[in-house]
Amino acid sequence: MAEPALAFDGVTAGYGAAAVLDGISFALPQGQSLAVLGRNGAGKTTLLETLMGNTRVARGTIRWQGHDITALAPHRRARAGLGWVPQERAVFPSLTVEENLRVVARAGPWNLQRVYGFFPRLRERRRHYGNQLSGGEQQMLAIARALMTNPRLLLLDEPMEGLAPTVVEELARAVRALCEAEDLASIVVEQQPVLALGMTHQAIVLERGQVVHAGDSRALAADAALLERLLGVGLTKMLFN
Ligand SMILES: Nc1ncnc2c1ncn2[C@@H]1O[C@H](COP(=O)(O)OP(=O)(O)OP(=O)(O)O)[C@@H](O)[C@H]1O
Repeated sequence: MAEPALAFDGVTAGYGAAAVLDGISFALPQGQSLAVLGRNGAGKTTLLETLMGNTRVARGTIRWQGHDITALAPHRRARAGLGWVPQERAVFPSLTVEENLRVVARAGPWNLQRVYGFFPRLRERRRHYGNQLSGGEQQMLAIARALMTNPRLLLLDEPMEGLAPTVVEELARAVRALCEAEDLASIVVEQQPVLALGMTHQAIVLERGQVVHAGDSRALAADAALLERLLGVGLTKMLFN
């Protein structure tokens, strides 16, 4: 079988002496997208932090494109193609949209034209300053900036959080298209399971730092009883989404 893009094997990790992740294993095939789901405090953000090298790994290995990166320093992981869009958006307020994008650009398939293709609204706003953007536009810019660094794996931590429903729709369309991009793998941490499952190929559900479910996103989205059991997603929430 082909080497997965990313594989966690029995990873136990946390902050200081306390373990938050407890024996996490999963594999993400090349070019595919993964939803990381779980209730508050389940360890979703910690999983991303661990992938970026910001936690202490006590046991297990993390492999990226066939290389063991468990002990690699965070800046070297970024250089190896891991692109992180933090939960708090990191946009330069005194630069225009286009300057924000150009300043982080690295050579590769993602350039201004391709990024604007995914986010037409950013093309329209390209001369606006970072501090003149709405929350949704800032989030689009944060994702677009990560793309301009030409990552091979894009990590998105709750990209829709706190945004108005109309922007969520536009952003969700763009993220879904990114998740389909064959030259990019993506991991989406998202509080709204139905939304996340609708944009990804694979899903894992965490509970108290352990993987309690792993499988196809579409199959999980179609199984209301399982969703309810794993995440307490009631009918109201399903209808709302
Ligand atoms: N910097 C930190 N230092 C110590 N403990 C932390 C730190 N960050 C998170 N934790 C703890 O790790 C556990 C998992 O938190 P984490 O943020 O990974 O969960 P989450 O699933 O992303 O939650 P949420 O959906 O609420 O964002 C929690 O018990 C939290 O208190």
